[in-house]
Amino acid sequence: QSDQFCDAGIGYSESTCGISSSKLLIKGGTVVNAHHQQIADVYVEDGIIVAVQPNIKVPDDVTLLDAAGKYVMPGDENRKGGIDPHTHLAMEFMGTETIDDYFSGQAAALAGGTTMHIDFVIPVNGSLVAGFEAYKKKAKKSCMDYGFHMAITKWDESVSREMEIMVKEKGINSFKFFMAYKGSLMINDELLLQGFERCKSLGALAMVHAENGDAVFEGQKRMIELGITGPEGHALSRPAVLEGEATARAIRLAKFVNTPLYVVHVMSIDAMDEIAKARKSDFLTGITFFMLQGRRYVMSPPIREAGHDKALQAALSTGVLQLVGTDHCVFNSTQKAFGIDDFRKIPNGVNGIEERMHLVWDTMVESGQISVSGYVRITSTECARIFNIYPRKGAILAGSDADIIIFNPNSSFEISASSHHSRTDTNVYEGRKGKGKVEVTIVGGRVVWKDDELRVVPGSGKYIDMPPFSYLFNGIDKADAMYRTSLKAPVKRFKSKS
Ligand SMILES: NC(=O)NCCC(=O)O
Ligand SMILES: [Zn+2]
Ligand SMILES: [Zn+2]
Repeated sequence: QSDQFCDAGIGYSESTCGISSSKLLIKGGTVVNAHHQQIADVYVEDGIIVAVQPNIKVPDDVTLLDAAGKYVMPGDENRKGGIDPHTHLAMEFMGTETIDDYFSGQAAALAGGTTMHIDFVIPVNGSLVAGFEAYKKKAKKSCMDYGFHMAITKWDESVSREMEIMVKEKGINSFKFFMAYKGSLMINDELLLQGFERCKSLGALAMVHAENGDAVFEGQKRMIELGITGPEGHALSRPAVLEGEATARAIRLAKFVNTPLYVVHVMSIDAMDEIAKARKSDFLTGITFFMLQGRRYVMSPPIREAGHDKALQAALSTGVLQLVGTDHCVFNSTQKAFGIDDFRKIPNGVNGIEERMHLVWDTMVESGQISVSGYVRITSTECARIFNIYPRKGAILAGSDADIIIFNPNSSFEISASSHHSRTDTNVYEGRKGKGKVEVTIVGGRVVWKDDELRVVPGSGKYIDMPPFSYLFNGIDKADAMYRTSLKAPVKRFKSKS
């Protein structure tokens, strides 16, 4: 491994770089998977978990990590650690570019116990292939594994063809459709339908940013006419009802096509209620949750008033919502100030990649809303299953990649821009304290976070291919066949009578 490439440029000194051992024994921790937990040792060789069992005997040259009294959990969805299914690193958006790139954003992730993320590729000049190549280039400095979703921002024959290339040749199995951001990323219902059909035929998951973009545009005009130009205009211009409307519409269109749907960043009771209704008859969703006001907090859909947060947490604990992503999409105060006189120009997005594992623990596990196994499920395993990389990732099992965190439930965390690892100069969770702490992060068998020190190596992260036709597609063929039969049945009866 190329430890000498450790990037001193963003505050990680050469001296902290890459102490790697090819053999590791994590001793005596409680090993947690989504459906099972046991006190056991975890033995790692050359980046792979070799054994998970009590009292493993190893030779002297093995590095020991004591995990007694602590949890040993998957780091990412595919491997073993947290997986963040929703990030935007080095993304050009709203006239600027997110301040965290594939190195700083991933370094922050590792310090917070996330060991894999899935980022959104934005097409270049309408080309998916060009977008993919551009993002592969950006990701060359990766220090942890990553995958891609692809955004679909227009529709024609070449987009349809390129979707196939993405799925069959480039390891992408999900496409995001923006129902908001009128005039830039937004698409209409016709495109949404065509896109859903194409996703279905390719076995790829359709994802939606669900807000009614036309109505948001009107809402923004309304605010400006009323003289409301400050950041409070952002949430006021795009109320929860517009999120509910678009969520309901996307769900119904996906149902019409009979293809699975993933609703990203669910921010309101309105959207969650639609999902809950739909899930009674099947389908799935994703979630990102946050709260608060002010320029730094501007994201879309907006952070809602009190009440939505608790309802979303309850939905997460009962399985209505299935996983937690961050939508990490950060801009510094100078970039946020582009909208100082007009909230419509504030680049949309907030941080979360480093904070997710701690916040979800404190909010969901410490409060008793979810079990420790449930925590692994919503931060790791469910993501691996949905994006079809389980059990290669998302569980601590012999044969899996060694992406592991050691989590101390008796320690504590405090969030501050002065100590976080993102390049942004503010943190939407500033001052937030809670119980639990990611003490060690291991990625590919390397200890990259320990004693509050990062030892990250640019270029060590790998692109993870995600194959199509995840479990979500099971039974779709049968349902389609039954539907066709049901359509033909009355015709036959009619013919036999005549
Ligand atoms: N969410 C947000 O405000 N920014 C990132 C782009 C998106 O996911 O819509
Ligand atoms: Zn979005
Ligand atoms: Zn996003």
